[in-house]
Amino acid sequence: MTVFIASLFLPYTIDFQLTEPRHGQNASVSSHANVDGPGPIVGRLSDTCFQTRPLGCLPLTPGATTEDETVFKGYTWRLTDEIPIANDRLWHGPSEPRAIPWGHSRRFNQPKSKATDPPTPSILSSRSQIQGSRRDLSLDGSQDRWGMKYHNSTRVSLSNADWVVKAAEQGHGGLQNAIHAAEKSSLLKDKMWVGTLGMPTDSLSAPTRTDIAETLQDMYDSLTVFVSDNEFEGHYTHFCRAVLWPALHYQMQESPRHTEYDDYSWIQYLKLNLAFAETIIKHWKPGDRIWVHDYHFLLLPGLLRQRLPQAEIGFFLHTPFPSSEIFRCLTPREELLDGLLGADLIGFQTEEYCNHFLQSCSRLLRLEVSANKVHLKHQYVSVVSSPMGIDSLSLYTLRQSTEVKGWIHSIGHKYQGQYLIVARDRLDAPGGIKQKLLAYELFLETYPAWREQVVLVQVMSSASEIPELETQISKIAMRINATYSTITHQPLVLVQQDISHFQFIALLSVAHIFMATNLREGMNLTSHDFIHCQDGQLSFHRHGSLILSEFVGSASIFRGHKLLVNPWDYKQCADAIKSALDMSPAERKLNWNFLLDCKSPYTALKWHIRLQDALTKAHGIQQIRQTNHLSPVSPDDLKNSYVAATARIFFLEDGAIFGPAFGIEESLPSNKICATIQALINDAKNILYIISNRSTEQLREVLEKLPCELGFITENGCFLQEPESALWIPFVPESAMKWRPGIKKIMEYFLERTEGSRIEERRCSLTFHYNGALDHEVAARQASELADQINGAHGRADFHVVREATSVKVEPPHASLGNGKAAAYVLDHLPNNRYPEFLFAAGGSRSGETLFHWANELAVAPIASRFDKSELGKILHVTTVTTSTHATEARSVLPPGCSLLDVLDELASFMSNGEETK
Ligand SMILES: O=P(O)(O)OC[C@H]1O[C@H](O[C@H]2O[C@H](CO)[C@@H](O)[C@H](O)[C@H]2O)[C@H](O)[C@@H](O)[C@@H]1O
Repeated sequence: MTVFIASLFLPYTIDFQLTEPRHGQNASVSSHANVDGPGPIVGRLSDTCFQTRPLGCLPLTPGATTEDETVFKGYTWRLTDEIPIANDRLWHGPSEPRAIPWGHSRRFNQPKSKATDPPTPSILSSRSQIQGSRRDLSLDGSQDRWGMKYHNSTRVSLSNADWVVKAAEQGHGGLQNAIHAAEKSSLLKDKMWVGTLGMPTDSLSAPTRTDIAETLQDMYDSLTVFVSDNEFEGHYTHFCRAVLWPALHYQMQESPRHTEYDDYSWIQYLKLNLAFAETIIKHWKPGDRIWVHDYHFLLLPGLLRQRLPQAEIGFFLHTPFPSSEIFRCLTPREELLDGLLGADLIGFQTEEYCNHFLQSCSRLLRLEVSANKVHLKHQYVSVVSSPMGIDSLSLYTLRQSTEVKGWIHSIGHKYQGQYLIVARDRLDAPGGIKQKLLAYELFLETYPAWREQVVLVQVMSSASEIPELETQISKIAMRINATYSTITHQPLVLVQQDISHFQFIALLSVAHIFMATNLREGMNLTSHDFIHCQDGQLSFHRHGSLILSEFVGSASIFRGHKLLVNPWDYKQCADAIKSALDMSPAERKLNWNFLLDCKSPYTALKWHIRLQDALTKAHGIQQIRQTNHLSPVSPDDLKNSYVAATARIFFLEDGAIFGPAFGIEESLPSNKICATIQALINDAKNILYIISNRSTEQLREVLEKLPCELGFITENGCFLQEPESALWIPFVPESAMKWRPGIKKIMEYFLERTEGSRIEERRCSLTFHYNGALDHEVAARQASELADQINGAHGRADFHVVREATSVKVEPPHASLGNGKAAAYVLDHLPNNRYPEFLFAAGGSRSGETLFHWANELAVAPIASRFDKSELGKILHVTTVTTSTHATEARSVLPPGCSLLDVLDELASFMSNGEETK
């Protein structure tokens, strides 16, 4: 079985050998590249389409006053700083962030992008304008928009260039570490990365592309997806980074490039997703598994599902999934959700993101959702929270390297006697650098005694152009250094370029405080790296403090941590710095141990294992649950186990046995049904429960005709009435219904404004029905608005909203409800000598699913501990049968041409001694 791992950037890229060969280069593969051979178009491109790797120093911090910061070196400073290719056991790449502007590598010789500016909106433009908008990335002919310098002398001919495969600068470090950890542990044997090269490829000739693709496929388990530079820029720069990324991080904004109506970037997003789908479909074989990673591919699961209906598809979102209030602002919101729902399993970093996603499906697609699934017409999509972690073993090995030790020595030496606060973030709004600097400024202002003892080293990497933010940050940095520097001390070092992984790990090792105060972030694995780097094994300093934003995924792992902060609350952040500095070694050690304990269940490997298992289960269930895959109940098997059993129990859903109209339109059970039920009950070995969504009162009215030896479970498992008892046992305490008055008010508001609607009140639920509405369309819109308001209501965790065709129902959350729970109680309270060997559960409504789930589990672990030893070993024959066609956990359907009544009638005809009564 091959596991395809779709991630926008492959872990590998290509470095063209256009300059003198570099010493120490760990070239794994070298090939004679056939780049843009002679020809009319190629000739035009040949001297402008490559830029060579520039070498540069880091720009100094605005307002820098000391030489201290020159200890940091840019990413390209030393060749030994290069990230090695993950082909040995010692590999550990940067967890994050790796924000490198696409097409602007600082270390590799790669083609320049040939992408044109976004096409001018077609409604306003002519073709000539579009042609005229071709962008020249070299702004003044010698400098691009990221300030990368290249001179005419470095523009080289593209023919005869060799290339080598290198570890990529971009991409998912955390994911790559996890995959590597799984391979090391032999948990992943046959994988195939699917991704782009992370560089513009328009300039490459077809033979060069083929060469590269073949090399990567044969030697690096990688399928290369080639898309045009325009498509890539549209997808990544203009849609992913400018629209999706901000929205997912609660920064809903208009793309700066979308100054007029145009959906070109959305089209490019779709095209790139299609290109990935095509590549995977071409290589997929039955039994293979597909994992799709991150927000770059929200459409990919759906595109794959259309063509590979039986494929095992998992999706993991590494970023946050925002509140549905934010998500609903995205224009293609339905398409994005639909695309995701092509997966069998969707994984998120935290429970909160799962809930936001489920709410979005409920509100925007009007789908029924439950705690961990979305119900589609013929299937379920499972939703799990599985926090990502790091591979601490390879991090440990990396920390032993001479490079890291060397950097620990130089940085430690430079900052000796000072307290080092370290931070590394993307230079974008969610990164929160601006807010952090303001908090730091407030700290210096409020606590003067610390001014000359503390240095904040803020590393910032940038993948996109955000000049206003950059200017603001520079201004604040300048102000801090101008106000608080002395001749010998500079309180802020702004490293305005990413530094090598070795340097950064060294920084984490010598830091006293690590500040991860992002405004939003999917997880933040750097804080996990920091905890390990503070074990004191390599530097004298240990048990440093972590100041962590409450808005990053990691905060859900470190719940209860003393230094969780709201990054917008500058005073709280300033005080957190002070508290961290004031802490005694014993306190710091206590906190550090707490953090280490909290994170130990969340390693890269465990993340991998959890998701693999969850996908196996979700896909397996998916296959079983599709009713067209279910086999009909075998009358012979059923009869044999029925006859052999000394005690039997039946759970029958009212709609399945009495018909869907039962209890609604005065439709009472027919005499035939009553006779069959009576016949079953007459057999002393049988116990029967009727399960209903209706209220106890409604049932009482219509069931007068039925024998009193029946038991009842009503209101979706809220109440139980044992046979021959008048008592109703409640399963949901009054205290769990506190939401009721508030929700009722909201419903009444909509009732007044929706003609023909009504509210149905039951003990455990409130339902707003609009099947009788005069204007159905208006009523449906009102119902959506109602569901929105209820979902946004206070105490959301206390109730569950179910959207159905013409109703909105609010009930206690599924965890505290369900027919399965009541049925389990029944079984647990049976007299010892009646433990059943035959259990028959039949139903067709969604709420019947918890009963099937419970009964199927029982078939695996049948005997509860409270039963006599003599009961142990009895085989429980469980039959779960559905009468509907929706996706189900039932294991069988009715035999063709048979109704449930026919099946029960047949059983009732056997007397306890196994003889037929008729
Ligand atoms: O910048 P992109 O290429 O668009 O990719 C986004 C980031 O992806 C990775 O970070 C995400 O996954 C991490 C691990 O699950 C998670 O901790 C983080 O919060 C997510 O944003 C990658 O590590 C970053 O370098 C990328 O920028």
